Amino acid sequence: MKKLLFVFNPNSGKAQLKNKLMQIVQIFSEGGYDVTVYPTKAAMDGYNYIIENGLSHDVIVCSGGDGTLNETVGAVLHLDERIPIGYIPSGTTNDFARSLGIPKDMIEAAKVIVKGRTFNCDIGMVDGQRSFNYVAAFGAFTEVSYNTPQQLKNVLGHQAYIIEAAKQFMTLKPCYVRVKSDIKNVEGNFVYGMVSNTKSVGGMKFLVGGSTDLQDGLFEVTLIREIKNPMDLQQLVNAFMTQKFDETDMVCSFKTNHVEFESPNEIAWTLDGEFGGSLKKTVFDVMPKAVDFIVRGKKKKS
Ligand SMILES: Nc1ncnc2c1ncn2[C@@H]1O[C@H](COP(=O)(O)OP(=O)(O)OP(=O)(O)O)[C@@H](O)[C@H]1O
Repeated sequence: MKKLLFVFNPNSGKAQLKNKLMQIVQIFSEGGYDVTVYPTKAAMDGYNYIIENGLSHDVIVCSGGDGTLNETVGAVLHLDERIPIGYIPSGTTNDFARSLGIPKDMIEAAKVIVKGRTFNCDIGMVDGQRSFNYVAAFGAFTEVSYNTPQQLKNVLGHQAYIIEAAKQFMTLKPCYVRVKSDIKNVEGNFVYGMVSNTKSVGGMKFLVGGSTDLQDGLFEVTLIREIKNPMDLQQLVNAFMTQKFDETDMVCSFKTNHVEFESPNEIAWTLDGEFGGSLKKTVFDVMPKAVDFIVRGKKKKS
């Protein structure tokens, strides 16, 4: 019988998984899997459990927010087998699940794991040590700042929502950063910077300029310069609205598979939304098609 390991964070999001757990396990069982269920007890518990017990499973499924998915991918990368990863999102924003086309509905997401196909996805690596699935960012852009404009979106409409979000960048403290890559070298005071492989961040699609291909071996680098006056803010809003990042000095955006950030002061990074350490120098590399996520679509006949 095929073996499925199901690791979940019982505290993630609004803890809705509890009401659906039985049904999800049943879907896996009816899909022909022998299921092992492991609720995580603390940060890194899921990571350690998968490292110790993940081998020889046909599928490793996790449920939780971006942090739980980050731990799961990090652990699977350390296993000697390439085991497909299923994901049932239960966090607050679930940007990456949306980028992968994984359903928001937990039951539907479980069905995808049983019936879906694998998708070879690029994964980011920080200083050759820690992986991230879809975004490494600096600039104290907290969940509150992410979510406030998100809630306002429906009330205000797209344009006003972008203006609100752009205003949030004015509240951030700029830091001086030197950014080096094969494609571009830039330096200056930036309020926000990110290395990403996603179609949205914090629910915001406009933050990621241009098209994103999750398996092209390249991540998007997006840097937002310090906003010194209302004209700068206007330029930033225009860039977000038109998505023409090339036409403004306020945003610097390019694709690369390797980029280095250096600053005289420590930069606090978040990796997939969780604190990732404060560093003066950070190197990001893309690991092309490093993991297999199970996504919507028909399985190939073997
Ligand atoms: N039982 C637990 N108690 C406390 N923390 C946990 C537990 N299980 C996992 N964690 C840690 O909590 C962090 C956040 O969890 P997770 O990303 O699953 O949910 P979330 O914060 O609700 O989601 P999101 O950030 O997408 O809103 C993870 O990095 C994980 O290591």
